[in-house]
Amino acid sequence: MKAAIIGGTGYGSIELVRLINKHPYLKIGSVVSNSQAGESFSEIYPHITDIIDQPLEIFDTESLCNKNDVVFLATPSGISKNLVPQLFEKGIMCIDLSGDFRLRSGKEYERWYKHSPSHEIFLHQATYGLSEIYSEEIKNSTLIANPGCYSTASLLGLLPIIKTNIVDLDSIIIDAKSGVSGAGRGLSITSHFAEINENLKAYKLGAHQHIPEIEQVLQDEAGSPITITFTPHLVPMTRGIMCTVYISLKEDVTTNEIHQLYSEFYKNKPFIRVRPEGTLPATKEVLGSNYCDIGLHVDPRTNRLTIISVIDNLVKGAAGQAIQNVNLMNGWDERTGLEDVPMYP
Ligand SMILES: NC(=O)C1=CN([C@@H]2O[C@H](COP(=O)(O)OP(=O)(O)OC[C@H]3O[C@@H](n4cnc5c(N)ncnc54)[C@H](OP(=O)(O)O)[C@@H]3O)[C@@H](O)[C@H]2O)C=CC1
Ligand SMILES: CC(=O)N[C@@H](CCC(=O)OP(=O)(O)O)C(=O)O
Repeated sequence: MKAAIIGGTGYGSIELVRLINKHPYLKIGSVVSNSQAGESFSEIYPHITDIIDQPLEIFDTESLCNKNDVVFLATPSGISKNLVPQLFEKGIMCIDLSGDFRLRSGKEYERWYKHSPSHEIFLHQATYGLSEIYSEEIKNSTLIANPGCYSTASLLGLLPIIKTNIVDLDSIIIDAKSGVSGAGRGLSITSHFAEINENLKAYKLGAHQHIPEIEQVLQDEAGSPITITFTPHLVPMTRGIMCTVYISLKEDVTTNEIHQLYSEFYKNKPFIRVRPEGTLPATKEVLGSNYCDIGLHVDPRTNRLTIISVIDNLVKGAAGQAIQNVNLMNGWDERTGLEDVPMYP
């Protein structure tokens, strides 16, 4: 099966290339670039020399759909909402890595992303691609809204406990940290070496675009309105996300009981590793892999549960989960092409 990538020179794209290159059923058909069409991909990214030597292409719906079976849109928000309708009409599978189709409400999209929304038909056609939770819906979909990176780590950490009645749903606080590749390849003052090296910054307090995405899924799963406190931070590392989630318990439960609940919830989910009681995951332990590792701790003094959830933002947080979704859409084993051991140290 041939795959096209749009947003060719970005970090999401180059991670898709790495993963597709070793996937047994996928081959790279086209890599589309808005800014560098006609140029050699391996001249822009010399690490793929002699591996992928093809020119970057201009966007052309007709030729893209003739040559490919699936398209990954790895463009900034506000772009894919204009491209998906033309691609969808041709019957090609679309996986959007941006936020354009994640929120069901166009009004909410406009409020948080500051762009006009996609047509409602497409917002309703899109399936939210959190692979572990919505695998059945994903199998029957041809348009996937791949989740945001912070949303993936936060939701995988929270969903098992949200479905019980032992937590105070008004008490959720997510303290999130991301490596700089989460901001993409574009140059900016915030990701400038001298600004981020040996520094730690919080940003977008109460205004981050993943807040409505996380709340939408939590509400769907809990069946009642939920508002969260979410604080993202930029940390001086290249890859990795850690979400430290705090939630108050309404009953006396032990770490051991919570651990059993999570282990049961994720027992058939190969990419979720619930860490043994007493151990906590670190970002380096999932580096380059599609794993989400989860550590759990109940503090009996405060009766609060702390959940530590880590992913590689470019793999489980973007390209890896996108491929996991294509595997599901095609009836392949969801692990296909994604069984890398994390890179350590
Ligand atoms: N980085 C991450 O960890 C994650 C990213 N995402 C999302 O995935 C998407 C891609 O992210 P990422 O690869 O990191 O971002 P980058 O900024 O690295 O790459 C995006 C690419 O899109 C293309 N592009 C930029 N502006 C336009 C435009 N106006 N019109 C058309 N194409 C444009 C450019 O490639 P070219 O000029 O070659 O076309 C650019 O390199 C984003 O929506 C991001 O929010 C989601 C989860 C995690
Ligand atoms: C470190 C960093 O800047 N991260 C990005 C997350 C990128 C992402 O997933 O955002 P989308 O919702 O647009 O897909 C941010 O906080 O905006």
